[in-house]
Amino acid sequence: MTELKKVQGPPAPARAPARGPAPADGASALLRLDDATVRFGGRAALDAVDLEVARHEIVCVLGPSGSGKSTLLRAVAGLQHLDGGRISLDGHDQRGVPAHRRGVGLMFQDHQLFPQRDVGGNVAFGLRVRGVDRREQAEHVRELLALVGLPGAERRAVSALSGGEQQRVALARALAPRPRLLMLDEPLGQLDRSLRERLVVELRQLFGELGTTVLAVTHDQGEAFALADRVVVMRDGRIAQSGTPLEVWQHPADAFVARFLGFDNVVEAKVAAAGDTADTPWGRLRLPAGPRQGAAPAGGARHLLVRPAGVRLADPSDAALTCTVTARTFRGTHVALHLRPRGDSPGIEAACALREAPEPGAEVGVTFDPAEIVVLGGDLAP
Ligand SMILES: Nc1ncnc2c1ncn2[C@@H]1O[C@H](COP(=O)(O)OP(=O)(O)OP(=O)(O)O)[C@@H](O)[C@H]1O
Repeated sequence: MTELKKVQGPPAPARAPARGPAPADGASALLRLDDATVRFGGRAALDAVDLEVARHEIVCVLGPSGSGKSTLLRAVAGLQHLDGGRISLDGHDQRGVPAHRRGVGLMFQDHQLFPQRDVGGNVAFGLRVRGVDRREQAEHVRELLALVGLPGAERRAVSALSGGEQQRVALARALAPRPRLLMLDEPLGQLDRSLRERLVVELRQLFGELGTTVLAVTHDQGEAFALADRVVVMRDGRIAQSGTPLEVWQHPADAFVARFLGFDNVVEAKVAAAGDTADTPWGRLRLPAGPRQGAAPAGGARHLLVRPAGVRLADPSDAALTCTVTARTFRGTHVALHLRPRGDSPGIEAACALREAPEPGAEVGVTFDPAEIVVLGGDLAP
């Protein structure tokens, strides 16, 4: 999947959303968390979280280490007791329902395949536990292995499989009991990048075909944006933002989310009462007409995000701001330029076409494209 950190635009979805983002509503929500709270010691790992996942929706939970992603999954799976609030599946409160009765499938990052069983034995595990008869088991395993791209692999030893193949077996095993909700914890975490990029596309297609409802946790933005109908960004046990990948990418809720997505050009600014300009450490910038201002008032102290693609290079004599190029980083489709303004204002990242990228040490003028500026919500102390 695309390396999202410091790229210019939103990543293309793995395929056009077949089912649409389907924002959850009470009626169609398969999973619903109300005020869900988990505390360890005095600290809330899950802090009054409200979340809905609609039937057939793929929701990816993103967030830095320790933000509560795994705790959220474990609580839904019934592996973690709630200290407050409620989790409902299909409208039924899950309080007191043990993990194996919740009808959810779990797939962890390290696969946890049974090394002593062959591929077929691993995939059939959940069916055997449920007492499905042998012929039906074999038929179902055959179908699932074909589905995950490993037709005829029943008798292979799991130890002889590559990481990507083991991943597919783990997926087939999680899908076998036809869980109403499939939960993935860092599903592709240990695989190398090119394999992850391929698998994430396949996963999305597969879930689309099966109509699987998915709640996945990852710390990899690229994975989440490529897989999800909806992305949920967590911070300190709370939901910082929830939206389609495009919404979150285009309008990060606040400075925390913007920085988490890899945007470096986030500065404090004073937005004019008219909302048309903002005073920043880089000078007065024009704002886009009718910017999305979130819930906060248009004017006043705010954070601004300037996308690297909106930082334009100019002749130093034609621009109010002059910078020195301190570094160039090749990003495949473009070059990320690191610019140091004169004085002590913060550095700026610019995205520049490969052929036009000036050398480190060059002096350049800088202007800003209002269309690439976002006035962020949230307070000024992220
Ligand atoms: N069993 C536990 N006992 C005590 N504290 C815990 C326990 N499990 C999690 N925590 C704490 O709860 C917070 C959230 O942890 P959690 O594992 O849910 O985060 P995460 O977002 O999944 O992190 P990572 O990306 O590193 O897996 C962390 O501060 C963690 O230290």
